[in-house]
Amino acid sequence: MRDTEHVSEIDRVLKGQETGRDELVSESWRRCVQTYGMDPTRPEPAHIVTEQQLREHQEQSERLIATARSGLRTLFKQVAGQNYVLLLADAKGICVDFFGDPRFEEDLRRAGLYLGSDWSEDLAGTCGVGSCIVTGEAVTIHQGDHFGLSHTPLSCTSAPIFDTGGNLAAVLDVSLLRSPSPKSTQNLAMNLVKASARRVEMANLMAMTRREWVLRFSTSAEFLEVDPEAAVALDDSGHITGMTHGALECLAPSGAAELIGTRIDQHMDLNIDDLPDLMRGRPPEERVLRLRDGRGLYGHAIAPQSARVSRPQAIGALSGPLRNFGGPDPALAQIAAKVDRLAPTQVPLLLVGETGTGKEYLARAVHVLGPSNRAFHTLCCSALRKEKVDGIAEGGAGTLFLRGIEDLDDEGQALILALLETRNDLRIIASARREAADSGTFEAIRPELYFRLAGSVISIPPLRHRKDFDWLVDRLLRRSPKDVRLSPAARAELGSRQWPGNIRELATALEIAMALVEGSVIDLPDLPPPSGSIHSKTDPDDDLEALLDACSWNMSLVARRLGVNRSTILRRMRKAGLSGKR
Ligand SMILES: Nc1ncnc2c1ncn2[C@@H]1O[C@H](COP(=O)(O)OP(=O)(O)OP(=O)(O)O)[C@@H](O)[C@H]1O
Repeated sequence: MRDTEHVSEIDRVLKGQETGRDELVSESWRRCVQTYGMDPTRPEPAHIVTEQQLREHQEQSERLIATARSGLRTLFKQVAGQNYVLLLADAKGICVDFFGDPRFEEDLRRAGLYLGSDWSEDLAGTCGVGSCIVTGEAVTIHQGDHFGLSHTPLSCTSAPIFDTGGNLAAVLDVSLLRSPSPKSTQNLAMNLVKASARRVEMANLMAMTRREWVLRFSTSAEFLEVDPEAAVALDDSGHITGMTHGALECLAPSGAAELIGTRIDQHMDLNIDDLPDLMRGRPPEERVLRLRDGRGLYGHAIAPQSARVSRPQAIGALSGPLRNFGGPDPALAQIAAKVDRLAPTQVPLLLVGETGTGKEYLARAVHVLGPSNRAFHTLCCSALRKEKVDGIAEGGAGTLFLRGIEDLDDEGQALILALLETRNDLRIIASARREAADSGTFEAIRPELYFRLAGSVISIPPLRHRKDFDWLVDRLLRRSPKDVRLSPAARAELGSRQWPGNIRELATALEIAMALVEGSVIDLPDLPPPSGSIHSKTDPDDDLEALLDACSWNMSLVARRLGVNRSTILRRMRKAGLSGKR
């Protein structure tokens, strides 16, 4: 474009005529003339601040520059060989870090693509960094989009970097001294620079909020852990204390601008106690977040780092994935505290409990508490295949979960022993069903294997013995996108059932009820019928004391749970030498 054409186009834009320029550019031109008093015909040399001023700007942005540097280096590699120059400017537009080809140093310096150059719009006119700062948006200012004639050969693509409070902190820019004519040639540069800015914000948020929960989001399960779109930091009460800029788009796309200080449950069906469920222990596709406007996102929670080393006793005070292992029940709290202490060790754990009591859930929690980025391998002992064991033998270090060791036959035992001989970098967690442990099935397991699996044996109580039944019900109800409650009658009915399938059966029953309920209150007709007992125990008195304990020695409740009448309970109590209320 010739200089006279450029100046006359600016003139026409100022007179309100349509010239085909992007509106963002036309607006910036108007600001340059009407607000900053600039003249496009007057050549503006590059503005470079003094060394002392540059040092001051660098110090102010030190932390962010340190975080952004590795992102900048990666981006530079991505555009290597294409003559791009990379700039990091602070919020005032001063270039505080720079990557460029040293062969073109003199040209770059003359063009202002250099450390210390000032690209604020009121000084440099319409330009990538300056317009990005004014609009807060990613922009490409391509050739004749620039206001000043000295800049019109350049093509600059810039994206804003926001700090954790949502304030513009810096601008990442890729520029070319010479570029092809169509602006669309810079679309790829735009995508790269936006993605880099997003990653710098993410790294900055992680570095600044180590003592808080961080919840990351993605619209795709595959990218959730490797390249999430946005994140927020949350304090103990679930208030948002920090964010990446993308969180606004994810949580408030219609422009309800303020996220900081709001509670996460205002935006989605989630509260702080649910975060441990969104940690790495569960597959990403199961970690769905329901937003208040009905949209779904995948979520990945990262526990506060300092809290992991503390050893609190009360279950509610435990951090990370164990926090939701149980509610108000001293027996569960004791288990969680023990597991919390054993988690950082290599002691093999044997989790014993009836089906559906949460053995695998607990194993995954232990895995998440261990070193990050490790595999969770599962071997189902009842259908053990050599190829599967071989796959694990060749796989990465991590946790090996052996489900149902009572089902191991001789061949399976030999395979596992051989695996354990060759791999000492696997944390072993095994599970066994309660009935198997009681009936002495373990005796069929060779001692040299049994003692390698049963370092610490942890017994998980069946649901009917748990005192936190209501807590668990509420927790499972919260998994639904619907806002539903239980009527008192439905809650009492569920509380009186025996639940041979334990938490798994309860979760399914609630899922059915949530699907069937028409309004927001689940009542008796919405509940599926009880499944009946699948283990007819040979001696029901075995469990009686624990069951009485769980029901606060209310004999009618115990009778309902066992499906017998109250006099049967009294008779059994006498037989077992149990009497009166404790
Ligand atoms: N504390 C909990 N909070 C919410 N859901 C839970 C909890 N514990 C277990 N569950 C859910 O209950 C179901 C059964 O849990 P899990 O698979 O861990 O049981 P299990 O004891 O390993 O069963 P099995 O012996 O039959 O393999 C799962 O859907 C799990 O997500």
